[in-house]
Amino acid sequence: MARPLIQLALDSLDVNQTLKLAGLAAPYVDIFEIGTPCIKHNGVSLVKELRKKYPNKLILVDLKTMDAGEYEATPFYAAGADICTVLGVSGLPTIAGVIKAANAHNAEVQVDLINVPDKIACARESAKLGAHIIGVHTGLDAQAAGQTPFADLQAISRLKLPVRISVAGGIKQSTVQQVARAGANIVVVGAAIYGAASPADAAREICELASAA
Ligand SMILES: O=C([C@H](O)CO)[C@H](O)[C@H](O)COP(=O)(O)O
Repeated sequence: MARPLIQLALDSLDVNQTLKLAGLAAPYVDIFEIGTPCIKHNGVSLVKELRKKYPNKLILVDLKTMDAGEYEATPFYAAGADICTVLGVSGLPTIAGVIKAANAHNAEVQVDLINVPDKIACARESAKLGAHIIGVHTGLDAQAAGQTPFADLQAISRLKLPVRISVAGGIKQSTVQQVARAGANIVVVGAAIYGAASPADAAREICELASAA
């Protein structure tokens, strides 16, 4: 089994810190995620900057789009995003709009199941629409309230949909192998890398653990 891709969540608002962290972790991660707070603060110019600096990395822009799917996502794909996210709770017309924008740019869409009441139905419908990735996600606030993504990951993985599965929500060294074995194709890591004393060492450890899962 191929190791899951490692996605680094760049969640700082500060561009210099973001670029510094990206540089430190670059040898060990496959996808740079421009996190939602970061993209709201810095906008499309940061996508262009990262694209120029890292032509061979995948870039995910965590738009968490809620409405106007095609209109909102189009400039981010045009700027070089490989993947944009849309919220599952936005509804099928919005998801379809982002898929249309992605297809026009030969790129991909991730549907984020954060706070979706019926995650199974949403994942099935999104896959039917042509979404490429389903994101099982326990957000930062839900994590603070003690929630984890593990049970949802197992439930979505069991569906065997023709999509890749991404998992996010406090993943760290001690849980990366668990989520890889549970069927995650993409493992998102934020705080466990950017909050570490050595982000480069933490990214390397996570990459090595994922490879050995
Ligand atoms: O998507 C995220 C969150 O909603 C803020 O935008 C995080 O980037 C994601 O949860 C990964 O970060 P960690 O949970 O700290 O690993």
